[in-house]
Amino acid sequence: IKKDVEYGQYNGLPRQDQAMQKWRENRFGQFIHWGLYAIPGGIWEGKTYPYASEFLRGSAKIATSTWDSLIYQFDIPKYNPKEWAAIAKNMGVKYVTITTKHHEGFCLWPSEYTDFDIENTPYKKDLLREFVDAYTAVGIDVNFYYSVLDWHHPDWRYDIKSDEDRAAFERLKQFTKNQLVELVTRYPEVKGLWFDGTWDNSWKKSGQFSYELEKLLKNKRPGLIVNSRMRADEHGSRHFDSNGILMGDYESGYERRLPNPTDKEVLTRDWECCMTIPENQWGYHKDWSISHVKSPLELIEMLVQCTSQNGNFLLNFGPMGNGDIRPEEREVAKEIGEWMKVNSEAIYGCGPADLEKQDWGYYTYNEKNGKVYMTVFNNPVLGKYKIRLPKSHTLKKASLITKQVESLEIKQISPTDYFIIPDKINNKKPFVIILEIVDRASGKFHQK
Ligand SMILES: C[C@@H]1N[C@@H](c2cn(-c3ccccc3)nn2)[C@H](O)[C@@H]1O
Repeated sequence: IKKDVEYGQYNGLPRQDQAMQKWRENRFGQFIHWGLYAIPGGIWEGKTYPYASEFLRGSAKIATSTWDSLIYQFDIPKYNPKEWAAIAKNMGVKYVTITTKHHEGFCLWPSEYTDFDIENTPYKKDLLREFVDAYTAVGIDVNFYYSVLDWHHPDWRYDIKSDEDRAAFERLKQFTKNQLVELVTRYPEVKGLWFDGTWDNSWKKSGQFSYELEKLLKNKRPGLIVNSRMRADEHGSRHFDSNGILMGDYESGYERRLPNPTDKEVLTRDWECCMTIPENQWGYHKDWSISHVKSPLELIEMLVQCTSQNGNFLLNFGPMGNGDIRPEEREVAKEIGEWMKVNSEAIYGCGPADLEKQDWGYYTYNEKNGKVYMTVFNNPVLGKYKIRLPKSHTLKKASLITKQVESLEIKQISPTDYFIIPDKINNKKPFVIILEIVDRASGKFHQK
């Protein structure tokens, strides 16, 4: 039965406007976590803390005043947003999401509403403006991450248990609204807002406020895209309202995890997975030896899986306290970029193919050209790749994305099953085969 929800979802999803289509076609984005936490980089008074570096303040039980004085060390001599943008461009990302303010409350832009911002660092300049200009110049869409949770702000409350709490949190909400209006006004290039730090009861009790804030921001910036994590409805239900309808414009619950590769439920909506290269470090951590560090191949497989299930993949980078990009991240960007140079046709503008998943890898599909892409991660011992189609479909052609003029050998082995028999299998890297599948009933290419 439908519950009475006044402050739940109000956009018709999935959005099909130009801005959202571009967001969807982008598929691959770069996340950037940069703030004061990048200065200590997970190490405090000579002790390495293995937890996420952006939580060092709590992990090392550092007094807020001590932590906040890191602002005087934020001189970022190596900050070079043009180089950052070039690295991102070469990696093959189409969008970027940067932390304008993380839980620590430090703002990368000169905010009218706080002194705890870039203006009061030795750097002084509007770092965010330089960043937006550099990424926009190379054609990468810019989105802003914003943490509602703000450890620095005196009016932050985890819950509302008294009139004093209520009065303080009202001030915090006004501050939040002011900062967000400031961000979408000062930087009109911004395409989307990525809200975080919205799990506490205080915010879960602010459903009407977050509903009206989403409407206000979308009025100020037509086409603006917000993640589901922004909202709670008036019953405290987050991401999905109390009637189970997704809030915001895409689902953003996949943090450091992906759906099951055969999960069909996620195909019904837009969603994004955000992912760290180490096991769990968003901000810069000096010592990456303390956990598993994902290889470019692991990360490419995640990108392809997300695309195959109608999701975007947002890969995180944590710039160093001095503004440089660490060598390990440069290497990851380079190797992913080399793969994307050859195979990005299977990613950009692609989505699910609605074909039965096989062990060799993932299908993606581009409805504009009707092509189905198979990205192979697992070479079968059989030496042949199995394809299963609906009875009314025929596999007309298979060719390597790198040699589209040559057809690979196809053998139909049943009304629905085919083998693709490559002349040799010695691939050390994931590779893409393009399929041309005709639906005999319509005579057209396979339609999803
Ligand atoms: C996108 C990611 N979300 C932030 C985060 C994660 N968490 C968290 C806190 C407790 C348990 C699990 C996750 N709190 N904040 C991380 O710091 C990063 O910004």
